[in-house]
Amino acid sequence: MFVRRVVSSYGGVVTKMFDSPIRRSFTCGRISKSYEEDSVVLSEISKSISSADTESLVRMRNIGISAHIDSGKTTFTERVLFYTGRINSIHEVRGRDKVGATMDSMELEREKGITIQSAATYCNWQKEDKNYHFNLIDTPGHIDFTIEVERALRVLDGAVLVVCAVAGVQSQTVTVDRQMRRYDIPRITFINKMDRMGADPFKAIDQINSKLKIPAAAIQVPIGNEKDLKGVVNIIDRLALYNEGNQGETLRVSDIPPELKNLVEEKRKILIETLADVDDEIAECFIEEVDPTVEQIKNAIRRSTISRKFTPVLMGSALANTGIQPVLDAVVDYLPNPAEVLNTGLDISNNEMKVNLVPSSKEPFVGLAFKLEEGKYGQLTYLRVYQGKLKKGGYISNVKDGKKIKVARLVRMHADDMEDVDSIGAGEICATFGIDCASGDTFTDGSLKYAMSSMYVPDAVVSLSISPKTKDVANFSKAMNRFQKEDPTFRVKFDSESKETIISGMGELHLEIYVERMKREYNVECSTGRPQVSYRESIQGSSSFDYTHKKQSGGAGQFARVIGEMTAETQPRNVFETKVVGGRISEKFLQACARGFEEACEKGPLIGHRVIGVNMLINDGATHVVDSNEMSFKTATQAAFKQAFQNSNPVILEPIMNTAVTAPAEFQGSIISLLNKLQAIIQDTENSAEEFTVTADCSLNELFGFASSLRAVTQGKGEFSMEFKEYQPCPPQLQRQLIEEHNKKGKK
Ligand SMILES: Nc1nc2c(ncn2[C@@H]2O[C@H](COP(=O)(O)OP(=O)(O)OP(=O)(O)O)[C@@H](O)[C@H]2O)c(=O)[nH]1
Repeated sequence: MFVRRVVSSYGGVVTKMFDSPIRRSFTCGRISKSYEEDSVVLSEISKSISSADTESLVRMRNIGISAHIDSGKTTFTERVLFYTGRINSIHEVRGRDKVGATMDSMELEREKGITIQSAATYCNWQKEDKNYHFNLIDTPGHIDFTIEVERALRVLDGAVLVVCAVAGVQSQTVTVDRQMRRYDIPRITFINKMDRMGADPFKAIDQINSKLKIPAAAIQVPIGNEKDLKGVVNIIDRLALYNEGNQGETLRVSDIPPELKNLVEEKRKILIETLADVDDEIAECFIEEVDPTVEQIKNAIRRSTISRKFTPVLMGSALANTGIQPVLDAVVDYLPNPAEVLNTGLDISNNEMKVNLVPSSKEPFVGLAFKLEEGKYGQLTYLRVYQGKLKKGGYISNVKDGKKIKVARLVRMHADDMEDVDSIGAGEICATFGIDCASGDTFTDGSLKYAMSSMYVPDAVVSLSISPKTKDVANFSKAMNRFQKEDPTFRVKFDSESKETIISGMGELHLEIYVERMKREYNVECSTGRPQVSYRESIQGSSSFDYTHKKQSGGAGQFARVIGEMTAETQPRNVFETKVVGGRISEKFLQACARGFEEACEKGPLIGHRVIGVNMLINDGATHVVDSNEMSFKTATQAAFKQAFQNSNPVILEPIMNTAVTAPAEFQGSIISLLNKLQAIIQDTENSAEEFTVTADCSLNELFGFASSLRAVTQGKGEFSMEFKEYQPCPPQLQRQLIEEHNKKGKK
């Protein structure tokens, strides 16, 4: 039998028959399908949902707030909570009152003024005498905490994309856009910071169209600008909305100011034209030259937003309390309720058949644990309920191991506060205590064996050695275990050669935050080594191998012979194949060979970093009747791997980062020369009246210390962000140096 095992870069191993499709990281869930197909299935599903369930689902929205760093997500969310009556007063990010925004509840977040963990909350919004329930997740903007965005988007039905009115579409906006596409998330866009000098919402809209390549059009125009921003005109029903009162809590509706009438008509025309490109009904109106009604426009925006063909753009200023309430109306009007999004699972009791989940309380419970957190009262597990009901005191079962667990406590989260509830229905987000699981586990009532796809976990690119300064090893390991469990992008391993604990993650800031949390939350001060790049090892050629492992002198003998080929894979994954005929190596021993291969891939022969892009085929070998055992075959495979790897033109790969630098235009020259010095490849530059942005590909190795060099050449006015792009072979000289250093370390 031909067997092919794929060791994905996420660490999991998938074994499949040779000619059957290989399971990739996403096999189900909500990954880039056409919404038309979904809507047919959804209309069938809706027939089986009771009218009581439907009534509650249509009033529910699960939304995320995502954006580039510092666009104002947390400030925006604070207003949402205030206007919906969830909190009594507004506190600013890094505000003078030193309280900090509600959703940045971690002490470190408040000090640094950045969001580190996504925070969930809920609120109720009244629209046209109907009450809507929002579950809301505020996510971090910094790329180092990108896993928080991934897991939030995995379980949300829609999002508000916040874009800065001055900076427009920034590097992280593009990343967030990609993440939204990965999970098929419809979004409305809010252009924030309209009170700032140089605010230009229409330029930002052009950038959404051109850079994010999603048709976007304004549904509002601003009244006044910069410091004189007073409100917005809703161009669909041609009404002016003024925020009044101390904190903009009163919304006064009035006629359009005469000086804005032309602009409103011009932008309304653009809105209809853009909709005509993505919606049949508006296209028809457009061809027949009839003005669509307000109802028709709103319906078309809803249809095209939910089908991810369009994003309506609203504008305002969170800090100046302007234009927030219309965004809440737009969430109701244009983002889907849970019954309008198709969610699927795999029935593992039935050959992993794809099954549609039905958001009905009558169905057996299915939920996904998407986030774990150490709370005040023990481990908190965030769950999204996809079908059925979760009841306090009831039992649920983890599909992974079938373990039955009692739901002792059920809560709705409000930042770090919580409210106890007795049950949670389909479509909702909640949290429970005392459930031992990993993030991404699926739970059911025990009658079903459905598994939902997990989220995308990016590879770690930076690592450093860490050790506690004191002898408090117990607390050190406790913290390490907890952080690892909570954050799949944070990895810990013990290097047996250097006898050091190595932590790795998404960037320097990511690791710095954990070192700081260790001190604050566990009272363990640590010393750390210099941040190191997480290299990968691979091959560029191929070779055959014939390796015999033999120890037959005295005691129990060992014998294994493996013959085959090593070749390079085109994808950054590792594949192990066997094609042995005549039973020369038994299936049991071949499985031991597979384990040997997996272990060999974990620690590459060149410098001990993970191997990617290698295919190892064993197509022949020999077994000794008495002396062969699993251990011998595992050892033989590892040795053969090492030998073949060295003979296949081995290379060390280094992470290349997509780097974006923004600074006042006067620093353009110095930034470009700084990037040139780092051997960066400039991809794009963009100039506005005051600012200049350059994007470049640069090796991570060169980027250590970039923050201080940038500060030095821009008088502290430059900002940069970077994101992993790909692995590329490092320069031969660096490869030689790394191997030398590694060998020296090994000899010590
Ligand atoms: N002028 C102006 N400043 C704003 C506005 N909204 C937010 N800010 C400021 O922008 C800074 C960043 O705001 P946050 O709300 O923390 O932004 P964020 O997107 O949540 O930040 P991260 O989660 O760390 O990426 C803070 O200093 C806010 O006061 C706005 O509408 N106008």
